[in-house]
Amino acid sequence: MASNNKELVNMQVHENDGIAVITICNPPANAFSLAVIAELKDRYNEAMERDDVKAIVLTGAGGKFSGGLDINLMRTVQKSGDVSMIADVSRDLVANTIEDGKKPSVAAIQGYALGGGLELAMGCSARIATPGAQLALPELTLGVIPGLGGTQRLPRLVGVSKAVDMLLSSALILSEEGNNTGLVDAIVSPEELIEASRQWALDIAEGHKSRSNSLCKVDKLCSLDEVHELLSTPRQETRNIAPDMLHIGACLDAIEDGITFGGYHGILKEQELFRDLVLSRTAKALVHVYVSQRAMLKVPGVTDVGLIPRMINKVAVVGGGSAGSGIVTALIMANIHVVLQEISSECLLKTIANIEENLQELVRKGKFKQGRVQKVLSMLRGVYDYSEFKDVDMVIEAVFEEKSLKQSIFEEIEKNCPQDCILASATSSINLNVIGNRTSSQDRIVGVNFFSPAHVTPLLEIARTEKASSQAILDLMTVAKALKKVPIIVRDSTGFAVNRTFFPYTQAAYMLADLGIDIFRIDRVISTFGMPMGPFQLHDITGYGPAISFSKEMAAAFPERTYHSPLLDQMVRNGKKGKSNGKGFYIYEKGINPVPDPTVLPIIEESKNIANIKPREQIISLSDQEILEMVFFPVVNEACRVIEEGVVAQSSDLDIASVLGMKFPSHLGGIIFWADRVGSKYINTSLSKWAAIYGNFFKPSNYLEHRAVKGLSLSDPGCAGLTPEYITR
Ligand SMILES: C[C@H](O)CC(=O)SCCNC(=O)CCNC(=O)[C@H](O)C(C)(C)COP(=O)(O)OP(=O)(O)OC[C@H]1O[C@@H](n2cnc3c(N)ncnc32)[C@H](O)[C@@H]1OP(=O)(O)O
Repeated sequence: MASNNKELVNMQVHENDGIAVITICNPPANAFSLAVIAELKDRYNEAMERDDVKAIVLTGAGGKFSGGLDINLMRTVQKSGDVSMIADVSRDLVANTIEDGKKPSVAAIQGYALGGGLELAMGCSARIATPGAQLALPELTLGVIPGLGGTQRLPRLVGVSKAVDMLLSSALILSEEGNNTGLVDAIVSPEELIEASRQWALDIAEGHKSRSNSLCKVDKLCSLDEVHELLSTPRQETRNIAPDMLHIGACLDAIEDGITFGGYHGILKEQELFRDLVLSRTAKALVHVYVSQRAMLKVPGVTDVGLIPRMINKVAVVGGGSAGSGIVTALIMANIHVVLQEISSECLLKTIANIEENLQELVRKGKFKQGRVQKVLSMLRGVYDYSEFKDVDMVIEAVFEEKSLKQSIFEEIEKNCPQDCILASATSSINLNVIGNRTSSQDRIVGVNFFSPAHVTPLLEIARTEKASSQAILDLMTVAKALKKVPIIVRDSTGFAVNRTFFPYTQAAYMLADLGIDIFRIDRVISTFGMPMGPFQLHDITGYGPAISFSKEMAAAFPERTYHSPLLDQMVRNGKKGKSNGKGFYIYEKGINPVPDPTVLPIIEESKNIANIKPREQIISLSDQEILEMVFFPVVNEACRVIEEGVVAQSSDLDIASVLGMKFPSHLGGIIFWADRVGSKYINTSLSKWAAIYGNFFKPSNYLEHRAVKGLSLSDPGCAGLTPEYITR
């Protein structure tokens, strides 16, 4: 066996069968950097030229095929604006060298083949995979389209309908499904993978199997009329739902173009569209979201000190209610045993009914299998005392926000749980040191903030005090992973990071209502911007009670900048509680979109009169843009304080938290990324102007003002944290 070892792409030529095995060795994901692409090209050229090579097997080292084009390379391209470095890989490497080269290639896939990784595999004459290997073209989640031929070869291998489905959803499929749909030619065990792929490659080279060229396949393509028909619905939906998401339309255009004018034409069209899209604002924002999300998983002193996470198999939850039932639903769905403590059988039955309803709703939406409902419910046990807490790995206290109640619960759980059990509170505002002050377990007391609905929202905020151990934080991060949630680690402080950053969001909306701006217009402006709903509808859904108590806590902590509108109190006084009692700002009926409820107009009028904040004799007239800015700039301002006080480790944590926890539009990159695009100077000037008219609620923070004056971005990591220069001013 002759071998040619290179650092990133390795080639071994097997003398007995003349098969060259080319292996990408670029851990952790075998992503394609420029160097990998260059070495791949070199190895291929060498294999094509060598007389002792009949065919090629392409594979990846470390049990993974490839995660695709290196996303850091995309970032480099975006920063430099120079797309030329990746411009011709599709035509040159995938089409001309691998697919049309004089010797056939077979892809041996293990682990995952994603994005460019799968595209490279589709350029091969056959794909052999191990059971459960993951296959996807997730490029749309990064604001681009596949750029190595994916829009052309996938429809030809699996059919247009399935390809559109896979591309638009970015969903991964397993190799078994790939085998049924035509994407994978055979499934073999990991031990047999290379051997079987070599045999397949040899069979093609010796004419025992036909050499297939994906780009030339037409048997799975439908007629042009059918293609138009198939693409018209997603095209229309894209226009209506996501006008800024040009990449979605571009993906459909590339597919259609290739079917109309042929695969080779399609490759060039795709390449051209990819080049433009990779530099688009949306791609920059979405790549930032990917990179920042990965960065959040690296916590200095926690994930880099060799600690081993403990398995959390059994969790006790104290208190049901809407938060507790969501938390229990999330835990049992992750196959974690739960002991749920309630104060009465009536409460317990109600909570269990809520949990069942949570699961059934997921079943109705096709996100959970009916067959699993009873199984996961059997992991839940209801209790009325602490007797079954003796072997739990973690307790989550989720009772209402009352300091002394929480303190006595922590006293009890310390007595009744194992000594290494994590003691977590789902408080939204009470200081963790205060909650735990009757215990001597400060090192294992942490805060956990699940975002409503807890079993759906993909963010888990973990708050640590200075005394919390790294092990406890690591264990909770592991729980987050089991729950399929992204953890954000924050410093314990009132409202933690996310609720605190967003508390001005609803307050600003209520202030605008008290100034006479139509609340339904405010909601419309905010949802047109990309939030799933406006602040008033949000309160209808989450309920007025939690909103009123949270606002009191924030007012107590930050009295100088809290706006207290009388509106929610007035709503409650008039018998309205939001969606829960069918009396909110909107009328909710099954199957139709909520419609504004005209009966709230007199209540809004009352609130305006009580608030009395409208400058005398003035009719306030605001453009939609001004409404948007008056709602979001105060959020940016509070985010600046959260960064300045070190509540989050880096500003991009708030980007991810805003996207995953508050559903801030991901294509805008998160709250700080968006603010930097708007510009610190403009935000500071606007807030100063409003502060002069409407008061301290809008007063710019030191951090914002400083950066505006210096012309700095809000996200510049070099300047994060307290800066003596302006603190001491
Ligand atoms: C031209 C083309 O059409 C364009 C493209 O190919 S764009 C790229 C498309 N590919 C993707 O979007 C895949 C992105 N990766 C992922 O979603 C996830 O990393 C994953 C699903 C592969 C698995 O994650 P995980 O289970 O943690 O896997 P693991 O095998 O341990 O490796 C993960 C590491 O590889 C990195 N990685 C994976 N794919 C990568 C890629 N394409 N570029 C850069 N880094 C990548 C991850 O960021 C992570 O590193 P980190 O921990 O430092 O952040």
